[in-house]
Amino acid sequence: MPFLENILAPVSVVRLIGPSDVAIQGLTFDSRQATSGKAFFAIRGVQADGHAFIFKAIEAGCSVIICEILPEGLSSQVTYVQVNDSAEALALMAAGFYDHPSKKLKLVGVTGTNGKTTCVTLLHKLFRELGYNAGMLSTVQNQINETVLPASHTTPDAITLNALLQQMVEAGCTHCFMEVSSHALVQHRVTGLTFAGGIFTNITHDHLDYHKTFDEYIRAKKLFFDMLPAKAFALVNADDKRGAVMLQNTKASTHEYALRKATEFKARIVDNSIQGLHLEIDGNEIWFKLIGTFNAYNILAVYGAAVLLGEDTHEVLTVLSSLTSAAGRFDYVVSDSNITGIVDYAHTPDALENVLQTIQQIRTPSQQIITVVGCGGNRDATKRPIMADIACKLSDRVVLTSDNPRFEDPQEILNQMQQGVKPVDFKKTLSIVDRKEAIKTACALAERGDIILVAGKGHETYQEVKGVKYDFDDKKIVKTMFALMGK
Ligand SMILES: CC(=O)N[C@H]1[C@@H](OP(=O)(O)OP(=O)(O)OC[C@H]2O[C@@H](n3ccc(=O)[nH]c3=O)[C@H](O)[C@@H]2O)O[C@H](CO)[C@@H](O)[C@@H]1O[C@H](C)C(=O)N[C@@H](C)C(=O)N[C@H](CCC(=O)O)C(=O)O
Ligand SMILES: Nc1ncnc2c1ncn2[C@@H]1O[C@H](COP(=O)(O)OP(=O)(O)OP(=O)(O)O)[C@@H](O)[C@H]1O
Ligand SMILES: N[C@H](CCC[C@H](N)C(=O)O)C(=O)O
Ligand SMILES: [Mg+2]
Repeated sequence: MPFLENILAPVSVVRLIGPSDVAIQGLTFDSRQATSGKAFFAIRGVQADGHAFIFKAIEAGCSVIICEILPEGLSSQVTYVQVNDSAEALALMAAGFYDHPSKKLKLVGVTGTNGKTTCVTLLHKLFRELGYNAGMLSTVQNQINETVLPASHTTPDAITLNALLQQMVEAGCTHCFMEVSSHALVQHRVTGLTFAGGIFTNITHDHLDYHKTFDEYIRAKKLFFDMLPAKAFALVNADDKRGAVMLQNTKASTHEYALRKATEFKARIVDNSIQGLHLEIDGNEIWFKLIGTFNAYNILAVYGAAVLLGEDTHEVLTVLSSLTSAAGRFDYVVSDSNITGIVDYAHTPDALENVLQTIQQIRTPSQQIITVVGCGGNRDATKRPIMADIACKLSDRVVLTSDNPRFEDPQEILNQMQQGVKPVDFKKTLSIVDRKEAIKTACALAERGDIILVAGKGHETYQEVKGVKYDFDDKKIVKTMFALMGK
């Protein structure tokens, strides 16, 4: 059990009141989790200010308080550490508390608007196949070798994160592949970690509810490359115009991948069909099971990272060619009457456009595309009309519906989506609030050979309404509807 003075060193302390040789039994930033002997971090959040809960934390037995503003009426039983940024202090001290597990692994982070889960899942599967013990932290799930642990965030909070990395070290893992979200970067969830490499996939419209402007969103992503150490690699998509921006101030060695530009890691698409991708990489022609141009980028990112981690190019390509994508990413079923139902986690304008363009490329002229799509509540509202417009532009029929309404009125979200539907597309568009009914309608509309895309929820097995998660699984519903309708 570490003492406060052992883990305080990297933190710039404004004022220390009380002894520093106190044993710390645990860390928490939530007074509801506070117990005897823990250190409580008062963090200013979006909904609340943790400083309001300092007294509750002390009542629950916390003996150390880390805060930005000292409370009135200090207790002589407690050590107070005043800092400039409690979230930063939390991350630095969490790394120390768990004895710096990120230094004992090759930790690779992936950031970008789309493709993070796909890349970390492929990297994890690849390194497992190559014989390594490896961990993964992703939106879908966390993994220590083959042991699956549930994930509540794309990037966990600094305490959970360091605890998971420590468990990976104890399980003998040599590598960990993790998603680094823009929220995590701004909130210091990954501060104090030692990365062996960082990957940038792309940056397009999302999360403007949180970051306010696109420039702020870019700045958040760039924080990741600015924090990489000199020994690490920074690998970016050079076809994205922000790829170069990410590399501007990094100390890490810089590397690029691309389909269009001439770069260190480069591929050419020979063929792109529902069977997969046929790529030429470094003079090798290879078939991959993954579908769509966007996955050619993901394959290149994973290939580049594996090579930069010292793996053999041929071995990497051989294993990669056998891998399938993460759950809920271009996940499809084909009915008895040859209707294809695709479930995909496209929940941003760019992802939706990419997945629909891929479907356009692989369909024959007689196959209709029927898209079912909604947008999440209490998240970026500006993407709603844009996503509806993209769905209409690239589909023959569209059923607008709900995603996770959370605490918003689902009809209001639908109204906002409808604002993006152009008059010319009114005839092809339906709006059905109930997602199950919407999927049922799409299945009823589908004729032999047609393609249904159910976008936005991918792997999710629930629908979140007013704080309650109800069972809901797009893929299961599509299958059930095909069976019920005898399609
Ligand atoms: C907007 C956002 O990111 N919020 C995250 C943030 O919470 P917050 O700042 O809103 O917390 P708050 O409710 O204002 O409370 C402030 C402080 O008071 C404390 N508190 C509060 C109440 C109380 O009784 N006692 C108490 O001590 C809280 O523990 C907190 O420390 O910090 C929390 C702890 O790390 C996160 O759980 C929480 O994620 C919320 C649930 C969330 O939905 N986040 C999403 C948007 C998110 O992070 N998404 C990204 C993925 C994005 C992508 O797709 O790229 C992710 O990495 O998952
Ligand atoms: N490289 C890519 N470029 C653009 N779109 C992509 C790319 N990879 C995947 N997509 C699309 O984005 C969707 C989400 O992919 P993925 O889950 O890998 O992204 P993510 O970055 O992890 O998303 P999140 O921010 O929700 O964690 C996929 O279902 C697909 O439609
Ligand atoms: N990681 C994404 C998840 C979006 C998934 C979508 N189904 C929704 O609920 O909006 C986010 O936090 O924006
Ligand atoms: Mg993800």
